[in-house]
Amino acid sequence: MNPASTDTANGADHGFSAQVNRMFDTAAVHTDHPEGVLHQIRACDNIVRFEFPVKLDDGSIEVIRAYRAEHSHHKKPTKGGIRYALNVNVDEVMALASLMSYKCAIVDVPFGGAKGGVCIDARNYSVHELERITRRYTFELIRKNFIGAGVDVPAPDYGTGPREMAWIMDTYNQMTDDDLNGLACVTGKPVGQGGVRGRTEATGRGVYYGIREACAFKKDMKALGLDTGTAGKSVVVQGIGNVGYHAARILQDEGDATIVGIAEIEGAIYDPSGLDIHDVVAHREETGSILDFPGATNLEDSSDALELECDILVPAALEGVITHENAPNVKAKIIAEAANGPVTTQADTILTEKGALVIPDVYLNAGGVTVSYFEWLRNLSHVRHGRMSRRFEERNAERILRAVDELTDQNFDEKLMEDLVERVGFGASEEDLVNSGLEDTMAFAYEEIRSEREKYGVDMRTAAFVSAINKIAKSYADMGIFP
Ligand SMILES: NC(=O)c1ccc[n+]([C@@H]2O[C@H](COP(=O)([O-])OP(=O)(O)OC[C@H]3O[C@@H](n4cnc5c(N)ncnc54)[C@H](O)[C@@H]3O)[C@@H](O)[C@H]2O)c1
Repeated sequence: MNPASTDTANGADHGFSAQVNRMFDTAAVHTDHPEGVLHQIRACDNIVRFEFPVKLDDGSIEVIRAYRAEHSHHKKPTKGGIRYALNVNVDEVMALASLMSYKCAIVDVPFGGAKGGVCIDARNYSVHELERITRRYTFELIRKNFIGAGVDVPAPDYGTGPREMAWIMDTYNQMTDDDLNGLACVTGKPVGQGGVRGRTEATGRGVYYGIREACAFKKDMKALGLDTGTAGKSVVVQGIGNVGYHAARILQDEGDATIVGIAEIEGAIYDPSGLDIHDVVAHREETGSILDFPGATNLEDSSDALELECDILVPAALEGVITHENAPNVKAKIIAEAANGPVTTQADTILTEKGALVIPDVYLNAGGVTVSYFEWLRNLSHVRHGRMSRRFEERNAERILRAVDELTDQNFDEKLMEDLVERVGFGASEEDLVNSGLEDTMAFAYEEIRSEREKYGVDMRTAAFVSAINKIAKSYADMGIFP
């Protein structure tokens, strides 16, 4: 069962969608949009549930259940990942699709929200079986008009990655006549198949930028009893898949933070003197487990890691892991929601009352969709981006230096030219461009949410929802309601 739906103290219904809607309602109080518009923003526009047969390697046939929800068509296409997990259900995809709509609005990415899910544990299938499942799922989406560059554009999520996105793209291109825009029917593809450099790590990198922004504010850090900056802060990460691994790696390598705890499906490890994320991943590859990492203490119950002593807790696995039961024991001062919905609404209240800073998912993991937007734009425009040659960079630098020379008394020389090439970053790689676009986006959105928080005296999540609601409501105000 979806753990988020089990947080039912006081007999209340706390399904994942109900929780997201409650967050929405809490924020809507601080806006003045007509009730009907608020209702339309909250509603899930379109959803399909289907089942299809797949032939397994041993010749047997398994029937697989799958979903795709398009939450909001106020902007098209809709956009959102595809999750492969056993506990996928209609409530979960609707909740995740709605979070995508709000997320896109927060970072000003002009998409509506969507989400897909296939009820499988990907670890139980061979690569050939996964390919057949992915292709058949895509075929069903095509038949139901739930995929296309201007319609609905999937991306990776829990249990899927660039490999699955390439299969989706290929199936779409084999089955449709959309020759011009076929590449843009899905994002998160391998770089050789129309993907952009930096997309794989984009969500984790965005998580780092978001945490860095939060840690930069003196007043907020003082209230938490912490110094500003990420350097030296102790971090516990739950889940070192795509999002968690890259977030941990960049927090360690670029943010100089110390990873003291790591939780995975097989258990957790703790070392207050620091765990090198690269070494832990190498150890897991070699032994099949993060447990028994040299110098670290094993925690047999993986969820105990959520209660470890640390400055920053990064839940990066699934929803509903911090509930009213364990929230009182969470010691972290900053809870950085890398996963979608890791903190239930009841737990959120407990953490906020304890004075912790919760950086909400709806902002913090928006790096993936931000860079997906760059990929989609690149696919539609059919532009190539590669690093410019060193000679080209030097010629550019030379031209600029000669111009500077003419305007000032400075003498043009080789050393100055080299400095300029390095500093200005001529011929910046695609990855540099992607990362700086992502960095700006995350910093700008944080500032926006923080100012809503100050304005209304609310927490960061409510402020993020206020920002999303206002932007989507403006869309409806501008375009009107059809017919
Ligand atoms: N991939 C993206 O670009 C993206 C974008 C936005 C949000 N997200 C969200 O981030 C979360 C993780 O997604 P991902 O793409 O990294 O998935 P992933 O499949 O790459 O990694 C998830 C990891 O969590 C681990 N895990 C599962 N249950 C666990 C548990 N109980 N304790 C500890 N570890 C556990 C898995 O073993 C796996 O290594 C999801 O909530 C997803 O919706 C992902």
